[in-house]
Amino acid sequence: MYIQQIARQTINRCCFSTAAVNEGTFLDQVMAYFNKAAGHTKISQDKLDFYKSTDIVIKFNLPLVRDDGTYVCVPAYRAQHKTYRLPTKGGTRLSPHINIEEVEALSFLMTLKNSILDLPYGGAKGGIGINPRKFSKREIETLMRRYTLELAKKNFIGAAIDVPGPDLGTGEQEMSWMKDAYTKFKGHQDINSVGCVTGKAINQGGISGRQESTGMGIFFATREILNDVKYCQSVGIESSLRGKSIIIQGYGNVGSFCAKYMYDYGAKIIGVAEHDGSIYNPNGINPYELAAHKTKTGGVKGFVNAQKYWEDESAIYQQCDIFIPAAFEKTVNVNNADKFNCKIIAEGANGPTTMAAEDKLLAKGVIFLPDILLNAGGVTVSYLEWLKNLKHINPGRMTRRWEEQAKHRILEVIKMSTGLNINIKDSKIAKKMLEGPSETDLVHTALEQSMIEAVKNIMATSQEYKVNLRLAAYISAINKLNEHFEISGVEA
Ligand SMILES: NC(=O)C1=CN([C@@H]2O[C@H](COP(=O)(O)OP(=O)(O)OC[C@H]3O[C@@H](n4cnc5c(N)ncnc54)[C@H](OP(=O)(O)O)[C@@H]3O)[C@@H](O)[C@H]2O)C=CC1
Ligand SMILES: O=C(O)CCC(=O)C(=O)O
Repeated sequence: MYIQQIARQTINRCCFSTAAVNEGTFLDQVMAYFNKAAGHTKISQDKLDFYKSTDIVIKFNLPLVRDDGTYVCVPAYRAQHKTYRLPTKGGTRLSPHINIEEVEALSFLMTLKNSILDLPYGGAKGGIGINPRKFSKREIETLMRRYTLELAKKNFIGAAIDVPGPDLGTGEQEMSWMKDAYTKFKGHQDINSVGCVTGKAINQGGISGRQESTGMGIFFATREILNDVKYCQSVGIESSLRGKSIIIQGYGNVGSFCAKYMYDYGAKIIGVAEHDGSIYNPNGINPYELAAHKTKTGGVKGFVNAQKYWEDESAIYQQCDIFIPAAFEKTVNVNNADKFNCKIIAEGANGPTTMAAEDKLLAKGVIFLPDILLNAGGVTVSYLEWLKNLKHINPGRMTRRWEEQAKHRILEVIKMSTGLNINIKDSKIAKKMLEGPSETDLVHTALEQSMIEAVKNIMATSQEYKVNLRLAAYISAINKLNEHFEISGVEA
């Protein structure tokens, strides 16, 4: 068929940055974490090798006529790491650094992440090899539509096959173009065609709450871990997220929402690094003002409420309680590990820490909150969006009015039996109490519950195996994969 399956051995091994060359590729890093964690389980090597391997990865080229009339050929990728649960699920990125090994590594992380959150998906990841800042809106739309068409022709996309979501460099607009291209191509044959991607705009079948979900999930998970007083004592950090100073790298979707929720809760954002430099203010940066500044100017440079501005990433090395990498992989690597001055690294990005850097920082007592747990809120809400699309109805639409009426009836019974005269009209709290849940209410509370449960499970695994949270997250995911295949078998 059209599918071009590429053996890993033939891959041109390309690294993300020179800083990371000595440490192998991103895929090598993910494998290394997996192997280290697997060493704590009793699973045989042959099975582990199977769990590690990528089922399918494709690369193809997208032709584009640029706005100036020149022709270019843009590389595009999709990896489906494990197809044991269908559909496969994971983001779509626009990045000049993307290559086969990167999408393999990221799809591997998705298998583990989906497993930790008990989402019924195998892992996938893909994208297009461009720097979106150097392409016009028309050019990006053309590429997104052609990418979708090529995936559809190869049977690589669909609500039951593989469901891309947003990732680095993509958001509601790109996901909406993908949905539109797919439904125009296949909608007449596929009643669930709108569920072919998640992260769409709400008027295109998206769900309220997906946009903020990854940042919000990082907030919920970090808050829960830091509320565990016993855990914090055992690793030598002060409990509670309130009052903690925070530095963030990457003020895009993940970084900016995470900053807002942490700030609203009482943490202090003191530094932010972006593509155009980094800013610092020990007295605190208002994340809402910074988001408005970035929307207006495209970066952090010129933000008036900063005490310091550097042309490079210097802010990320300043002293703080929590550093949140929320841009790309290998931010914390063996070459710069010694420069970090934080107590906790809360991984918003996928794969931001290399193993050699982690070893150095663990020796100094730095605590890592691992990516596959922390940033899983995005795919969790994507799951809710996918369910909404399959059900063809907004969450709460059938029940909201009924719930409101039921609450009013209960209130009437309370009033009658107690003689209490509760005046609902004048009380905001009472009015809210009697409302049925909106879609946003349902999504936010489902996300909070999912993140709390995932944190509890990983904390319990960490205690059981006497390992740190990263190893616990990997062990938990590996054990779940193993339990699945023990029952299902692996052959056709
Ligand atoms: N979106 C999601 O739902 C999820 C994302 N993730 C991960 O989170 C990370 C960020 O993704 P997301 O927020 O969606 O991506 P975005 O593209 O929305 O944000 C990335 C941000 O990083 C900025 N950036 C670019 N270069 C640098 C640099 N050298 N230093 C600092 N910042 C820089 C970008 O600036 P500019 O745009 O101006 O180039 C952008 O603001 C990725 O690792 C992704 O895989 C993980 C789970 C889910
Ligand atoms: O929602 C999705 O499917 C994308 C999630 C993702 O790419 C990630 O968690 O890294």
